[in-house]
Amino acid sequence: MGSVAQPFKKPIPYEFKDSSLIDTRSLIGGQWVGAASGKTFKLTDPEDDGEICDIADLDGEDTRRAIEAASQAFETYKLTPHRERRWLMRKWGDLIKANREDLAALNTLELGMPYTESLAKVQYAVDFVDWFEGAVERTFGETIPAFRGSNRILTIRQPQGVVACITPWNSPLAMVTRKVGAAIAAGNTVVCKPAPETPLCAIALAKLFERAGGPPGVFNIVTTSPANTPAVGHQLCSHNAIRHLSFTGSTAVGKMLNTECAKTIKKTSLELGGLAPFIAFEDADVDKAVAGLITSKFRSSGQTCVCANRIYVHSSILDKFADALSEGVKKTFTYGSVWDKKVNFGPLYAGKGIAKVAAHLDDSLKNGAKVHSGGRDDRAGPNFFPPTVLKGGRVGMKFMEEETFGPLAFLVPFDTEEEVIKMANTADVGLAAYFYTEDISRLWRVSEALKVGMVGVRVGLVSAAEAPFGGVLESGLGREGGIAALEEYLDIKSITIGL
Ligand SMILES: NC(=O)c1ccc[n+]([C@@H]2O[C@H](COP(=O)([O-])OP(=O)(O)OC[C@H]3O[C@@H](n4cnc5c(N)ncnc54)[C@H](O)[C@@H]3O)[C@@H](O)[C@H]2O)c1
Ligand SMILES: N[C@@H](CC=O)C(=O)O
Repeated sequence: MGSVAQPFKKPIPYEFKDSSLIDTRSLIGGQWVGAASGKTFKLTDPEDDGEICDIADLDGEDTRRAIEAASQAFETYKLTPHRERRWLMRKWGDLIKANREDLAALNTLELGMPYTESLAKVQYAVDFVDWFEGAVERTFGETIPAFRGSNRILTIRQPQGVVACITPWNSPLAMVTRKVGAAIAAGNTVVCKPAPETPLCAIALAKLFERAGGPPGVFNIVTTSPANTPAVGHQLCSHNAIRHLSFTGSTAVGKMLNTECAKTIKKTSLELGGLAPFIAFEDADVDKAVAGLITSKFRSSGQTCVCANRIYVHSSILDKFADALSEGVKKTFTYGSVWDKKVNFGPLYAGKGIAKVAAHLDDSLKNGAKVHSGGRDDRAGPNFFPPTVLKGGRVGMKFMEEETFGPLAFLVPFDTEEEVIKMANTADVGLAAYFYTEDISRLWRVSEALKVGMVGVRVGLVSAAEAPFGGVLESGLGREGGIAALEEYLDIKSITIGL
């Protein structure tokens, strides 16, 4: 990638093929607008903390306008034939694919993710659009035998109205397509509030949606700073026209928004935090288990809600496992500029990520854990933390109770299946879990026993557009993707007909 003419305040080593995808404004009712107050906030690059650009800082009042535009658009959009919505999804998906490099560059710029990994994220994002395209025409109703012989009962599925989509910084493309795509495919209109850290990807996706022929007001974007976020959130949770809030983010914020939405009885889909257990049983194929753990633990530098957090390794294979993991990490990852195509491990998202990782590391070391490989090293940038393997993890340490959201692999020994299931199931959250065994009976037993929404058996990646994604307990409510992808965004209406 050569040096370039710059659309941003800081130079980046990438030349956009279509710089009209870049915008710093919000989208309300088909108009690209700034905040009515004229305010903006600064967007910074997590790789070096450099300033990228100023983004429109919308407030509660601007958000109300976006909700009203979406509400008005719903009145006509809800009548769009299913096949037309299918074509819209197809066109949007095709445009995302055609602009994959620019979208990957935006993902790299605002998230600090290596460019090669960002390309894979564009694919993951468009997988949802493709999946919803296939689902649009299959939102069937049923006919139901009635107790009263003279009646006939049938059901239809109808869009709900305006859906608020609040997305996190750690997945700026796929979390938008997973929520907005499903809601719109089902016939709803949307107000999307991307994370203040990563608005450019959401904006570019909305531009492509417009180009695909998406009608004005169907997909609205409200960009906002952390300071204005509570006011925007309040408007999204309290306005009567919003009938569904779809949120991905932390459990603490999810609980708060859910409480606020209860006052106007909104449906909520909540994809919240995890604390994923990863179990390597004594009969595991160690090489495969290590490869799976590297994927699960270190994907996005450890910053996903489904990353392994509590890694239980049978005592009989612990030393071999730790050595193989350290060796695997060394062979797998290359560090350097996130724009270098050979680099596949990037920085953490800024200061708050580093602080949490450092706190978990210090707490474990103070309580007897030992670094097996890696450890603090900021030579590749102020927000860089290398993949680190630790032995001696145990109950009571911070990482056993809260997500590290970073690349620390704490290995915790165990001796029996019963003991490890009990430890895995002690958390208040239950999103994903992974385990490795070669025993078919154990495969079923353990899959059924784990209190989570998603289990990976002999795989380190469970995220896919075709698989239902979501958690149990305090990891959230509802499922995204999968066969019932659009169900989440449709209401069932029964119609009883007397003959
Ligand atoms: N289950 C999932 O699918 C999933 C996916 C990604 C991230 N996460 C979780 O998200 C967390 C990391 O993201 P984060 O720190 O940005 O989470 P966060 O909850 O602080 O932020 C998520 C989103 O909520 C918004 N937000 C925050 N306060 C709000 C308020 N008062 N009103 C309205 N919106 C508000 C943020 O601006 C952002 O858009 C981790 O705990 C991770 O596990 C979960
Ligand atoms: N983006 C992640 C989820 C949360 O971080 C995924 O879909 O796997």
